[in-house]
Amino acid sequence: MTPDHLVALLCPPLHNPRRRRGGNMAPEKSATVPQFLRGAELVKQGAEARVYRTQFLGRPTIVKERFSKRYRHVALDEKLTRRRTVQEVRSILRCRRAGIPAPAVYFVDYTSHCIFLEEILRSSTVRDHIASTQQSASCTVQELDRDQDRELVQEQELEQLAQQVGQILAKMHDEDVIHGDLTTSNMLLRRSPEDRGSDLVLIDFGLSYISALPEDKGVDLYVLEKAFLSTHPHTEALFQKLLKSYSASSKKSSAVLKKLDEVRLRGRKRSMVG
Ligand SMILES: Nc1ncnc2c1ncn2[C@@H]1O[C@H](COP(=O)(O)OP(=O)(O)OP(=O)(O)O)[C@@H](O)[C@H]1O
Repeated sequence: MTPDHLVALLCPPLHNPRRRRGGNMAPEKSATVPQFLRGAELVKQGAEARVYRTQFLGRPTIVKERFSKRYRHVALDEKLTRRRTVQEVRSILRCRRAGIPAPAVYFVDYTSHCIFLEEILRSSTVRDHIASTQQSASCTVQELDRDQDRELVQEQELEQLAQQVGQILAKMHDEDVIHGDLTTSNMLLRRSPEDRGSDLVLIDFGLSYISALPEDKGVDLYVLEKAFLSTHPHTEALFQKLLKSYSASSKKSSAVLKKLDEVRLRGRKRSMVG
């Protein structure tokens, strides 16, 4: 990001060019790309947001830009987009205050709905990590005894990871933060600089909110369970390890796990009825 980009960001024009005079539909997606993001590397184009990699005040930065939806009324769109941005920032800050690993928030621009986040370097998603571990384990299944040892080590590593996830989610729920979109893609595994270990960082709090209700926490875990088991086949035992660790780490786990059982039952009934 150049100084010109920073000026454009910090001193946006008084007239908001994103709003069409007289019209109430939001403008085209392409018209909304803020000037300061031109030249930034597009990491991901999602349905709700674009994620860019750039530099901000000399630091490696991820910018999450929530764009307008053309089909929504402009005022409603503005309100919803702003609310999601506020929620995401609020939950990240709440997590970080409680020592739950989430990227630092460097800057928020509510005009363009951009959140500037610390880029988690040397990281990969938990999804990719589990998938590659499972793949390498299955490749070696017909090989020698030493490969069986390796497989055991990999299994233990995955169990440790599941325990780590359980602990972090317990801590997050004890802070009454509901993530709203728990998947293994929304957890990053950051390797230490000397490659001596790794720690977990939670990302993508766009659907998060604050709630003390065991029901909301149970649903949060249910969303993760569904995503986990469908993304990573044959991991039922691993997911149980995650829940066990959640249960051991959270002060309020019994009510939450009871709700999780109820939500599962409701889910099963719904799929039986069709
Ligand atoms: N702080 C970060 N540091 C490093 N990479 C990040 C960071 N935030 C996001 N990413 C990368 O960008 C991808 C998309 O980010 P994120 O999940 O926040 O966006 P999204 O559009 O809301 O995604 P989804 O549509 O899956 O909900 C992540 O999977 C990750 O690879």
